[in-house]
Amino acid sequence: MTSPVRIAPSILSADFARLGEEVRAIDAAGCDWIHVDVMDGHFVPNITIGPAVVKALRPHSAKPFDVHLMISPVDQYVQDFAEAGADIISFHPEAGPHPHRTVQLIKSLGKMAGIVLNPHTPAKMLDYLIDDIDLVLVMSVNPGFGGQSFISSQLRKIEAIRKMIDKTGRDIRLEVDGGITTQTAPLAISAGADTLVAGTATFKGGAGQYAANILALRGE
Ligand SMILES: O=C(CO)[C@H](O)[C@H](O)COP(=O)(O)O
Ligand SMILES: [Fe+2]
Repeated sequence: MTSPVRIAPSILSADFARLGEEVRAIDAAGCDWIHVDVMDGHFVPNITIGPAVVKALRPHSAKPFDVHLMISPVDQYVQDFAEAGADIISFHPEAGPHPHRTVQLIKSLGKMAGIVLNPHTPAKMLDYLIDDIDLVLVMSVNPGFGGQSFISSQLRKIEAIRKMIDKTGRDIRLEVDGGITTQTAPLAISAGADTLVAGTATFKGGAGQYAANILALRGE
């Protein structure tokens, strides 16, 4: 039996004036992880939130906080996010000179470590990291904003990474982020994704729709 796909709503599409309430609503609606997009206005052309907000949101859900760091440099903030309550900390290898050291830092804090690949970043980037990480996050949009369209060339990359992961024999999550809809979710799953980030598609229609939106993304 294949395991059900995990859904990680990106709170980038939530109502920022009511973030705690929104986190409780997606938790109650049956999401698996809470995806938190951290942007610095430097590595990506948008600014969002920092560790203080992660800390404030932490009591609102017991589900894993999946923190996607779009910041450079990254190392000096890892401990702050770990202490704020992140469970999974993912970063872009382009954000610093020593990605393997960043993986070691995240793991030393007892957190799951993820590598994020931008649309132009090849799967090969993972060659000497894959044995030490817990998650690969494939960006199916250029990072920085929600509500963009899925870049279908990433499907080939998801397929290639699925093969790399299976070859390791380790339990590494393959997550896809950006432009996930009820049309693109099945494509990403068929290519080998096991976890889908969905901002726009989860939060559309207001809180009364979140459970139905999540079920639809799972293909149920
Ligand atoms: O990392 C991100 C953007 O950089 C977001 O997680 C992503 O864009 C999700 O938003 P949507 O589902 O609306 O595409
Ligand atoms: Fe993200």
